[in-house]
Amino acid sequence: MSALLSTRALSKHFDGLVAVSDVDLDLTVGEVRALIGPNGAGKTTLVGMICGRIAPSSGTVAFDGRDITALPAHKRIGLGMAYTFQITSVFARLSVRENVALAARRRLAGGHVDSAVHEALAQVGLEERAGEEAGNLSYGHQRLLEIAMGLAQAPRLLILDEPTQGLSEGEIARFTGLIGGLRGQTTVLLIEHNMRVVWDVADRVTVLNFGEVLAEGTPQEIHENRAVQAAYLGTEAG
Ligand SMILES: Nc1ncnc2c1ncn2[C@@H]1O[C@H](COP(=O)(O)OP(=O)(O)OP(=O)(O)O)[C@@H](O)[C@H]1O
Repeated sequence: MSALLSTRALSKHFDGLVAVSDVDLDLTVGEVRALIGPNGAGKTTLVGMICGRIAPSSGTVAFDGRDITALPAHKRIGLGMAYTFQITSVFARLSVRENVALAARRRLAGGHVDSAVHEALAQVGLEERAGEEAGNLSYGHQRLLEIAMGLAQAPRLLILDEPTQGLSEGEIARFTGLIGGLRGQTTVLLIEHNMRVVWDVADRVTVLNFGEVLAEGTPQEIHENRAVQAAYLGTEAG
C-alpha cells in the first residue's frame, strides 16, 4: 500500500520552544490513524503543518508523492485534504445545509454539490436539521456539522481535530460508526483524547510526546507500550 501523506523530519519551533521535532509520519491510503499525546505534545501544530495553516521551521510534507511543503492551504484542499478544527468554521447565521454546501463548493461544482450535501448530512445524522440556522444547533450537533462539512468535500484525506469533544455518548457512537464506514475509502487522521474512540476506530496510532513521535503501532500495541503509559501518567487521558 502506498503512502498518501508523508512527513519527513517535520519540525516547528516557536521562538525557543520546540513544538514539533523531526516527525516522520506515513499515512497509507484508506487507513484511519489516531494521533494522541498529552496536552501540549504538538498534535495541533503537526496537523497545522500538514494542512498548510502553519509553516514548518524545517522538514517536508508530501501528498500523493508530491512535495507540498510550500503549497498554501487552499491548494491543499484542492488536492483533496479536508480538515475540521473548531466551530469557528461554522457560519452561525447560515442554515446547516448552506454551511455544508459552502464546504462542498471548495472542491465540487454543479449538481455534485447537492448530492454531496445530502449524503454528508445523512452520514452524520443531521438531515432533519438541514433547514435550521447552524447557530441554533447544540454544541455536539455543531461538531457533527463540521464533520459533514469535511465529508462533503469528498476528501482523500480527512483530518479531524478532537471531533468527539463535547459529544454525547450517542453522538460518539454515531461518530465511530461513521468513521468505521469510511475505512478503506477515505484516509483519516484524527487527533483524539477519548481512548475508547481511538480503540474503536483507529487502524494505527501515533503517539506524540514533547513534539516527538514516542511510539507508533496498532491500538493494542500502544495500549501495552510502557513508554506511552509513562507519558500519560498524571494526565486526564491516561
Ligand atoms: N502560536 C504559538 N506560539 C507559541 N507557542 C505555541 C503556539 N502554538 C502552540 N504553541 C506551543 O507548542 C506546544 C505544542 O502545542 P500544540 O497545541 O500543538 O499541542 P497539542 O498536542 O495539540 O495540545 P492539546 O492536546 O492541549 O491541544 C505547546 O507547548 C504550545 O504552548
